[in-house]
Amino acid sequence: MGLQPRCFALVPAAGVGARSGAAIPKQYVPIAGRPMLAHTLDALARVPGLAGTLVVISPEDDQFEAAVPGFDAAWVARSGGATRADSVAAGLRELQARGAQAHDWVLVHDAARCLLRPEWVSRLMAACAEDEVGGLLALPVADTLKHASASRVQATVDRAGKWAAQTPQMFRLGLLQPALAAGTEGVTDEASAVEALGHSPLLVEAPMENFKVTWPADFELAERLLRSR
Ligand SMILES: Nc1ccn([C@@H]2O[C@H](COP(=O)(O)OP(=O)(O)OP(=O)(O)O)[C@@H](O)[C@H]2O)c(=O)n1
Ligand SMILES: C[C@](O)(CO)[C@H](O)COP(=O)(O)O
Repeated sequence: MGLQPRCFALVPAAGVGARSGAAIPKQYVPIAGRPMLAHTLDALARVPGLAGTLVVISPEDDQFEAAVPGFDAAWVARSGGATRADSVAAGLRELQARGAQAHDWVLVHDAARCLLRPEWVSRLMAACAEDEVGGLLALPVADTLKHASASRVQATVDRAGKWAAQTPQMFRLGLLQPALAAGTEGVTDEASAVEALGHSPLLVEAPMENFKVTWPADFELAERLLRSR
């Protein structure tokens, strides 16, 4: 076992993209001439210091090879689960089977955040390298927040101290694996699983541009931004 921790990226890409309104899983929808997932993996490939990037896809996926031709098949796991947390947990098991150690870092990054820039990832890696817990990219909330029911405001929520979580989220394998094993009910990101164990992940500010393509209109915005680069 090497003493120097390595850093692996893990990309959950086993979702169906129900909210996107697309006819195919959103990670394969072409944006600026290439499937969304290809942009995401390109950005990660340009991050200095990553030991490898594992993509977790659905066992039924028949589009990955055509979407990302030439991607090393050794780094593809066909073990995606019913929820994002299940897919991430499956990816962690695959990384472990490929030799990742408890002290190694894992950066989990949504396939759907295809606007990622390598320098944001490097900033997160530098900020977390000596941290006891790990952390995530996030953006302080700028808007006034409303709690609603049936499209009518029930209350205005104090936005002070509130951040919108993004990815990558970076934790050691030896912390993230037991955190997810403790239960994935209601766990929508890695940080919340780690928080449930009593830890306080580090927030590293990132731009709004690192948004998650979720709704139909997001594709056009992502296309404009990618073409403007
Ligand atoms: N069972 C799942 C669900 C989601 N994801 C991945 O987790 C990331 C963030 O999830 P989200 O944006 O919610 O994607 P979907 O679940 O596909 O979208 P929706 O909730 O609209 O169906 C995506 O890259 C998605 O492919 C996954 O690997 N396995
Ligand atoms: C991980 C995440 O992108 C942080 O904002 C988000 O929680 C994923 O949520 P989703 O419901 O799977 O889109």
